[in-house]
Amino acid sequence: MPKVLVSDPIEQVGLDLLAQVAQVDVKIGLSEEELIKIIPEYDALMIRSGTKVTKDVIEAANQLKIIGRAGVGVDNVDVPAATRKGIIVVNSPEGNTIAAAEHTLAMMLSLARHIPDANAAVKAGQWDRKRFTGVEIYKKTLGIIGLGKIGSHVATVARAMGMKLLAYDPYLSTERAEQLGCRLVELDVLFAESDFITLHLPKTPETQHLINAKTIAKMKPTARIINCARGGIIDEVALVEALKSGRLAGAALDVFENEPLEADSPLRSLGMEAILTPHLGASTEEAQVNVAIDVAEQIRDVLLGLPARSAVNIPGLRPDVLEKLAPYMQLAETLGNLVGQLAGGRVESLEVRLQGELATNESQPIVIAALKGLLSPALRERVNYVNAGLEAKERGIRVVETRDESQRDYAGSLTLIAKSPSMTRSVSGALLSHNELRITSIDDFPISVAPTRYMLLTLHRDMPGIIGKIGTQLGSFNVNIASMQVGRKMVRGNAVMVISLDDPLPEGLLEEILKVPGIRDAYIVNL
Ligand SMILES: NC(=O)c1ccc[n+]([C@@H]2O[C@H](COP(=O)([O-])OP(=O)(O)OC[C@H]3O[C@@H](n4cnc5c(N)ncnc54)[C@H](O)[C@@H]3O)[C@@H](O)[C@H]2O)c1
Ligand SMILES: O=C(O)CC[C@@H](O)C(=O)O
Repeated sequence: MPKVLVSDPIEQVGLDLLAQVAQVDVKIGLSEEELIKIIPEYDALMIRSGTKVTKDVIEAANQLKIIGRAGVGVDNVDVPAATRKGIIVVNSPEGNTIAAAEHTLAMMLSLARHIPDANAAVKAGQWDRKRFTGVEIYKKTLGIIGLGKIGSHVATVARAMGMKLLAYDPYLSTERAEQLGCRLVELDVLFAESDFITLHLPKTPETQHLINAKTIAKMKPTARIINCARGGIIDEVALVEALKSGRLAGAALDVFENEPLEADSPLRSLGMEAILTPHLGASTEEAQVNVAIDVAEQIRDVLLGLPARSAVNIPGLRPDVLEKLAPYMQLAETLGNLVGQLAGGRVESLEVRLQGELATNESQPIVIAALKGLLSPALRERVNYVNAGLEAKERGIRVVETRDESQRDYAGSLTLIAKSPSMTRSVSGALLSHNELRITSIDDFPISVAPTRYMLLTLHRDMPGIIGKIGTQLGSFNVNIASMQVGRKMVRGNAVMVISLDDPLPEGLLEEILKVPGIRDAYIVNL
């Protein structure tokens, strides 16, 4: 019988499901060393947010087939390390959506009416009504940052309670926001006009400290902020300072830069302007049952040799189909990610052009992989091979598939054309021998570049000296160039330059590159 290790508290219903097909060992509170020691015995690992599945844990996991995260965020799992080892990582992208949205609404009302402090005062024997005079939320403006699953439910309920809704989400269509009764605005407008601001976006390098001293200065002093998304999106030092100085009226936090919150965190010394809960967003009986069943079923299926339905890293296809299509799916996902980053987010349509042998194959997995790649800068681990089509539809992205069976330079090739309100971007790619991925054109400029983790792309005028200038700038910031290529259609016309880098581009360098005469546009691409 296979063995499953459950290392965080999981609802019994999930454990019962697993016990039908496996020996289930529940061991809560293991240290990393303890986990590394016992993980080689196990075929599956089921966790919540408590267990950190590090690279070292994965390296030791020689039998492991699947890691199941009973929740959404897989930020406590080294997913690339798991993928490299062929370990499937699954999550439950929707099981706790309602729980997290309702916790947010409870936090907003608690902030408006000082419920936690009023309750504590009454229990301490006091009867002070004046101190706890609150504000109404009716007719107030709620600014929602991140209008995905949780943000959308918050919007629906808040609208029914009479709030005016603003939203900022660079990856969402205006149409979808309007359906939810939200006016899609730029961040500065949301900061300036909102009475309440609620965060429902992933934590990424781009969203780290999105709320900081500078952005807080753009908010009304009467504004209140709620974070039930991820710690680190708010700079806690700046927040404490703003609350203490009266620059901001209140904050309700469910998530923190370090969890558990340090015993001496200055947040703990704040008065009734701050409400703190210990990452309870998903802690309802219903959500815990949902996520336990969702993830236990997937672990059971994988142990029985069936595909998983919400795999974050490996698609749930029959092994024979997967073997044939996997390299093209990887190509489609990489090109989707690239074109999404170049098109700047608000993509309204994606054309998937299948050429050569690709045009004669089953196309659905390729289209889905392209959409997964396109949406991954916005949705990170929440988009998978199962929900990518639906997510794209809900975001108002129209997908058009075209086929051309004639072969040109490669056995099979793929072109993705993404249209946003302000631009159209196209990328093509193919597989070389040994299924090596190649980007073969960008905006119809021919190139032949292997996709790498860090890339810099420029659109520029083909003129003497320009390549040298960019190289010098990268050198002066100590960034090492791995390879460089220029694609052009005519001498001294427009051109594209693709530079693969060994290191991420440091802050400020892109602005410098954009100042170089002849550079029309430049992009940092992380694949
Ligand atoms: N407190 C909890 O217990 C709890 C429970 C569940 C989820 N969460 C967290 O809540 C957050 C939202 O979850 P969800 O299920 O709604 O995710 P989702 O993927 O459905 O929605 C996230 C939205 O954020 C948008 N987004 C991405 N980058 C952005 C940016 N830079 N600026 C503005 N918007 C951006 C995306 O386009 C997307 O619409 C996640 O961080 C998740 O980890 C917390
Ligand atoms: O397991 C939990 O309670 C955390 C849940 C939440 O943060 C998630 O990402 O799903």
